[in-house]
Amino acid sequence: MPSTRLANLIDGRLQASAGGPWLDVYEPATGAAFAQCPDSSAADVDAAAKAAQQAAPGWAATPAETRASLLHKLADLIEARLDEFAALESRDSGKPVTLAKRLDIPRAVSNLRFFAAAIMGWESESHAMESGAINYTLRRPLGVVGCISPWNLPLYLFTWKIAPALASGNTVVAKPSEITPCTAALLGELSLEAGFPPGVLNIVQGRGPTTGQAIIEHPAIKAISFTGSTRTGASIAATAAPQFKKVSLEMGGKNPAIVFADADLSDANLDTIVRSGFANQGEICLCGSRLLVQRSIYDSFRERYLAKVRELRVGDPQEAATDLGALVSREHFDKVMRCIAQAREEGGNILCGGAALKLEGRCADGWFIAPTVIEGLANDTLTNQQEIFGPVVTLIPFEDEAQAVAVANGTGYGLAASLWTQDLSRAHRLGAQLEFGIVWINCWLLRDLRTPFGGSKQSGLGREGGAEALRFFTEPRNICIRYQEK
Ligand SMILES: NC(=O)C1=CN([C@@H]2O[C@H](COP(=O)(O)OP(=O)(O)OC[C@H]3O[C@@H](n4cnc5c(N)ncnc54)[C@H](O)[C@@H]3O)[C@@H](O)[C@H]2O)C=CC1
Ligand SMILES: O=C(O)/C=C/C=C(\O)C(=O)O
Repeated sequence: MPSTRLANLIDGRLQASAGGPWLDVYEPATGAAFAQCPDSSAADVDAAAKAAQQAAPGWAATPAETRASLLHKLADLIEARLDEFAALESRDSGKPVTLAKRLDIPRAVSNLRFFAAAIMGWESESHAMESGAINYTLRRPLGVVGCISPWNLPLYLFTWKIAPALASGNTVVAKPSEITPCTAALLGELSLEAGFPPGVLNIVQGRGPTTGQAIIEHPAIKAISFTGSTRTGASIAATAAPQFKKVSLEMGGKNPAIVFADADLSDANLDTIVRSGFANQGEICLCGSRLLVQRSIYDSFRERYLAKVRELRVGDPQEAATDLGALVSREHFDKVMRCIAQAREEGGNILCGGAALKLEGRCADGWFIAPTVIEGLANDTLTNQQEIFGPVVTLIPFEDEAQAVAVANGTGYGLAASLWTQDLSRAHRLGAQLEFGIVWINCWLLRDLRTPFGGSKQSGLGREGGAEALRFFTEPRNICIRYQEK
């Protein structure tokens, strides 16, 4: 049995669950359990919500400067232990440690710093009336809010939620994924060192149907910020609606990457197109899993693209040369393998990959899948409609702009699209026509934290990022003052 047991953070104390069972936490690269986390009960969530409720008036009245400086302090403490956080994130999720060090942990630090700065620069509106009155808007924190994050970018998305919630004066009950609970637990310990008052940040570990559901149902929790699957998002929305809780839902995607014949297909750009499909083993909701290529360059593009995909090194996440690590869990590995089998059944032609990879040595029992590229499937096949969330990309040829837009938009999801063209007019035209919350032109995952982030259709409800997140976590109150008799 693993000896490391993660604690909950409730009311400023690290503590075990009041009776919930322990869950094994696995290292995907080896398939072995290395820690345990509690499957916290409704009683744990209730204790966290009560602590948060008690802390809420004091935290809301705390000057923004103080809230911001605590967030900066937490960011500094994480940054000072960057290597430790990156190693832990990699071990817990299967992602390459180089990626955790370059992307996940620095972004978590940036999230905290960004919202610490954003709250200091945030303005509320005023509206003057010619009749002799002025309105101004107060933005009050909601009180206690719930933040539920997934396993693919564990600390990155956990901080993306708690930072704006805390900055805008809310107290928080947060739950990371039970599949990757470790870095959030370490952040919890550092939040005590940073000096957050008891009850302001509570972290309750556990599974979705137990701990997560108790958070959604708790009457003291006024809003839920969630990232994860569309199915879970729908269930959260259904539970929250009759209680009139605010929800922000960031869910799945089936994103198109569209390559026109006039694109600048430099080596660097081709690398980005490959990365957009396979970064983090394809386990990013923004990954371009449908690669649409204009017919006139299809054959030559396919050869260059496949050559690059074949060069990707799947290996031990601890090794610096590894491009793709292990899939996050046995269950997810099985799901992605089933999707590949389904693509074959649908008549897909596997151009590369298409199989699990057996590594040697310490990773012999890990959950690795070769980067897989498939062609020959119509856009309305299950393979091209369902989110796979793994290292699997399909190639789809198109004739012209109209067809590219129709195929790109022909999905129930609406999260992100990327577009490769040197025609500026086309870029603007398609930017307006593509039904996605984010459209990247000649780039992918280029993030400015001030921009609205999120999707439409089955990809999401609401937007995160910048002022959108601060608006979500606050309630506007209009004050109208008449200063002149009519
Ligand atoms: N960002 C994204 O778009 C993500 C998409 N996915 C997709 O979802 C599929 C399934 O992955 P899962 O881990 O099962 O995702 P999930 O949506 O079940 O899990 C995400 C988070 O929600 C929590 N959760 C689950 N059920 C809940 C409930 N009833 N109430 C409250 N919280 C709940 C989980 O514990 C976790 O913290 C993946 O194969 C992938 O396709 C998964 C993770 C992230
Ligand atoms: O905010 C970002 O930069 C990325 C967010 C990614 C997700 O929400 C995801 O993969 O689930």
